[in-house]
Amino acid sequence: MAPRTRGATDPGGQRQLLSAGDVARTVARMAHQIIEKTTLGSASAPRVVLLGVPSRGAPLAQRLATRMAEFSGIEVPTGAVDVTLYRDDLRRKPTMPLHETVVPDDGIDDALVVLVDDVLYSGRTVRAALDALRDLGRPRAVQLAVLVDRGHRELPIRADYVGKNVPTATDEGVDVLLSELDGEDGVLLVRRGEAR
Ligand SMILES: O=P(O)(O)OC[C@H]1O[C@H](OP(=O)(O)OP(=O)(O)O)[C@H](O)[C@@H]1O
Ligand SMILES: O=c1cc[nH]c(=O)[nH]1
Repeated sequence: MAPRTRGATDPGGQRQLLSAGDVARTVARMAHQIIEKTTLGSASAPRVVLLGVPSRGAPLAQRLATRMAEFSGIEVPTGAVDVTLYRDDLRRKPTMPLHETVVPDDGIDDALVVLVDDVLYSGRTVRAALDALRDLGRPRAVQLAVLVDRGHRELPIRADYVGKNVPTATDEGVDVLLSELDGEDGVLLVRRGEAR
């Protein structure tokens, strides 16, 4: 892929919001924030579990856990929660492939679950994730970490940890690229051509 300049819009209508280095720094900052807010490592800290929402929330959760282990010395269990069957638009969309749900060995009962996703938009994916969690156990509390909050919420949902707030128009999209799935890291603002 051609190199991109942050902030510049290319002829295809794409603008780089975060470079690979920015993504790494943002993930590191979020890891510090999660350690601080969950009081990880303190005597009274709850058991913290990171659960990523596929596709890109899952590798993001792994990256956060890696950083948190580096910064705190504590290994935080991670997993993934597939929300596909809990979506409220399931019947409106073409058939969607299922992703794996992976629950850490000790489960999520009484744990502080941090849901991790790449983009927060309408909030409907997070609502579906909360429904999916109900079938996995009863966490003590649930928090939300997103790499990008692009606004336009349709439900009363907010994130506890936000890598970057990006004001967007409804005919724009935010594409998060992660090397695990996309071969490179970055965040792009793209023109989708139609408002949803
Ligand atoms: O707040 P929302 O309006 O629900 O949008 C956010 C969701 O949209 C994207 O997922 P998408 O459904 O495109 O699937 P993907 O993760 O496989 O790209 C993104 O990864 C979030 O999960
Ligand atoms: O722009 C958007 C909206 C929802 N989900 C994304 O990944 N990007």
